[in-house]
Amino acid sequence: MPERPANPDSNAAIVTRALTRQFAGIRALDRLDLKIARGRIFGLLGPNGAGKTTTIKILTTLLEPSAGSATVAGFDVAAAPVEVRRRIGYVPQLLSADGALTAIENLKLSARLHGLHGALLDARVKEALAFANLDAVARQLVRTYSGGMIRRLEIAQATLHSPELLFLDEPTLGLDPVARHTVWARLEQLQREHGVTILITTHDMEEAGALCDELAILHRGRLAAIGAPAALKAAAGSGATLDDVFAHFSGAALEPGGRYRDVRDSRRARGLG
Ligand SMILES: Nc1ncnc2c1ncn2[C@@H]1O[C@H](COP(=O)(O)OP(=O)(O)OP(=O)(O)O)[C@@H](O)[C@H]1O
Repeated sequence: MPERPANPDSNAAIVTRALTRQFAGIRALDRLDLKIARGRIFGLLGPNGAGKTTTIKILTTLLEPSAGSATVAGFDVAAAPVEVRRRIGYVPQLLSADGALTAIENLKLSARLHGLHGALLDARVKEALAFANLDAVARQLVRTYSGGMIRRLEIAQATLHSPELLFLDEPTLGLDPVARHTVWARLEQLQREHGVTILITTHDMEEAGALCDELAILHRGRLAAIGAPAALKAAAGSGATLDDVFAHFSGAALEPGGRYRDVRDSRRARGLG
């Protein structure tokens, strides 16, 4: 196992320095500086197009930065992507579980992709089913599951290899309130019992306030604000809500319209939403 490079930010799970991503004609991320302490649940907020998914894609090594740098679990995402990948789990915005397989089959597939095999694989899959509270339906096809059950399965799939960090892009999009709370409970359990650092993106201010220890608001690829939910609200003035904070720093009201529907439709289009 390679040594973690000596790092003045060794208590940080994620550090970005002037992180920048340029697409043709669009600067999706513009000199982002972030430091996220280990063991936190961190929320990345911002209006559509602010750069949240781009940030997650760079931190999970799916996309290269155009300039600047980022370390995850002490490893540089550009110089040591394999070391980063070993230490992270990722639950993307679109469905990652296969509806034509059972929960056990999905979990075994993910476990093999993470390099697990034999007795350890069987033990981890068993633990994962219990963690996701899916024991009773483990042999049913995932396409028969509710959205909340699928999300819990996807989180279990992404944590089979005991990652230090877990990234989730809009983990509760389209879920009903009960399902949302069960997903939050699973994430809090990972933080509490396993010390996992969790980074989520969300448009849901209730989720941001209830689940996250710290929040960053992005606006046009730049960091507009960062802090604990209570501190951000206090700085915005007495009686301010996170919606007020969001509207102030993102320069726009929440956009609960088309984009939510687009994503929900695209989840359904793949047969599982
Ligand atoms: N592959 C790509 N090619 C060109 N432009 C892109 C690409 N990916 C993202 N962008 C652009 O970069 C900007 C940031 O996109 P990103 O998906 O990171 O935003 P976001 O904050 O995640 O938005 P949303 O809340 O809608 O998911 C947007 O203007 C987007 O159109």
